[in-house]
Amino acid sequence: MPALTLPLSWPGQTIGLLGGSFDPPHAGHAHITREALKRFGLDAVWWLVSPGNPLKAHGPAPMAQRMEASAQVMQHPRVFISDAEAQIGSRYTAQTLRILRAARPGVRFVWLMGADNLAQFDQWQDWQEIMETVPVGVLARPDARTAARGSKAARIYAPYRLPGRQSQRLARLQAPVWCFVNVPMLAISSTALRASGVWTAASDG
Ligand SMILES: Nc1ncnc2c1ncn2[C@@H]1O[C@H](COP(=O)(O)OP(=O)(O)OP(=O)(O)O)[C@@H](O)[C@H]1O
Ligand SMILES: O=C(O)c1ccc[n+]([C@@H]2O[C@H](COP(=O)([O-])O)[C@@H](O)[C@H]2O)c1
Repeated sequence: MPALTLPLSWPGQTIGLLGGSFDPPHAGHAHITREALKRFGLDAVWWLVSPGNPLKAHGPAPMAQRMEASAQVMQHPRVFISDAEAQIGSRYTAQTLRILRAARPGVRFVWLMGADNLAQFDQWQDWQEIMETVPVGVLARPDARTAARGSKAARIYAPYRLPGRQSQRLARLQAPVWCFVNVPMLAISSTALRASGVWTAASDG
């Protein structure tokens, strides 16, 4: 594989990875990113704009359109929008993490996700490998907290849950470790934005 073009990083840096379809990106993504920086004490967050979620039947809008919109929605000196998964040719988080950790040894990556994704996390490819190799930070999302708390992943990894009040330690701990933070919630979704017609896929993808 040719060398990856990634945002600047250095050993010991704590970087949250927010993978997403971002189809379209919205204020909810920006909100949880700012909360993750604060609550998990992260040095930076990278948005990993997905080539396409393997569990979603319909492909998203073209990568370039979603990358450009993401850069408009999320403007912060410590947040970077990355097409690393397109470069790698990966739609699977476990595979992406393997490659990023090899490419950036010593960086302390944290996988970030909304509570809705924890609820179906056990359907992801090699999800237990993800849990065993990187700390996971979960952010509250409207209507998803109960399902997340009762999920298979939450049950199996219950002994490794870091209390929310200790969230600042997450990035420095050795996996498996995960932390659910009860941040203020924004009821916004890409699904609702697509339905409202404010976002349509460009035809060249
Ligand atoms: N309003 C929100 N609150 C908390 N987490 C969110 C919110 N919106 C998105 N996320 C999280 O951001 C990540 C990327 O989400 P995604 O790009 O799929 O947006 P979405 O609004 O969930 O899209 P869709 O409605 O198409 O499923 C996921 O981990 C998701 O849980
Ligand atoms: O690895 C998997 O099997 C897998 C299954 C479903 C979702 N994901 C990842 O989860 C992230 C959130 O996806 P989405 O579509 O909910 O924004 C994104 O990075 C996806 O690639 C990953």
